[in-house]
Amino acid sequence: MPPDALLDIRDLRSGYGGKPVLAGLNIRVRPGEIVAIIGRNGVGKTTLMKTLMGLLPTTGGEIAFKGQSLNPLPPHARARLGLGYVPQGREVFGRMSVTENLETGLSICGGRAPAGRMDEIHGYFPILQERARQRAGTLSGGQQQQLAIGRVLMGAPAMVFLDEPSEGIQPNIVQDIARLMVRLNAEKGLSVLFVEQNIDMIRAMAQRCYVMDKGRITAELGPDDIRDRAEMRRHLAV
Ligand SMILES: Nc1ncnc2c1ncn2[C@@H]1O[C@H](COP(=O)(O)OP(=O)(O)OP(=O)(O)O)[C@@H](O)[C@H]1O
Repeated sequence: MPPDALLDIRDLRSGYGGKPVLAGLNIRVRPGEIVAIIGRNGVGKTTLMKTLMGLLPTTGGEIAFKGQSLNPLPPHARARLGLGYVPQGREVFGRMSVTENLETGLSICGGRAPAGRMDEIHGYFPILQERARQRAGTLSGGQQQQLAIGRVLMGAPAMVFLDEPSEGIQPNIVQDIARLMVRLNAEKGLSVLFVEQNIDMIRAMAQRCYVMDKGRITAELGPDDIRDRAEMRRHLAV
């Protein structure tokens, strides 16, 4: 692995049963980077996230994180190494309170947060303190997304994977969440790999982008490309 890579994905393959989806994919994320994966529906973006977390088996290639191979590790061991995952649709526990949801994020540090962790999360997401006792299922989509992100941050990950964080969220809240991720990146050095189709969220968050098609990376975009709306639209409609 090159010395500057936090996450190094080489020739990654996976799929469902006998059906291949990821067809030899290469991605590299450096420490402190925010990188987007873009591409139209069905190209395998969610499959990539699940494979990175160990929720789907790898059928070929290598995933290395902090210089260590993740391939043999189950999901909880990957989380313990410092990976957080916010799935598409957020998957908060609807009948549990906001605080109880946050506490479930502690399981990777033995169920007990270092002093001040909850306060820190509340500092980034004041709504989670205001709604502490409310059932998570009654929150708006944007609030649930903040809760899902807050929950993974309880485990103090070095890197988070976000699967379509803008989905079903109104535009002003999308911008708030993007700004928060940029702040977490700047203040805590949090690295982020996120799947997204919302051009405004990509532009507000991503330092680099990979374009995905049919289970492969077909292009890599830098800051100038990301600022170019027409260029981004072209890639999002691949
Ligand atoms: N559980 C599953 N079993 C079998 N095939 C699946 C399963 N989940 C997804 N697929 C298939 O794998 C391919 C990639 O799906 P995936 O959800 O990874 O794409 P995506 O790029 O995330 O799309 P979207 O933007 O719609 O979420 C699709 O052809 C999809 O039908």
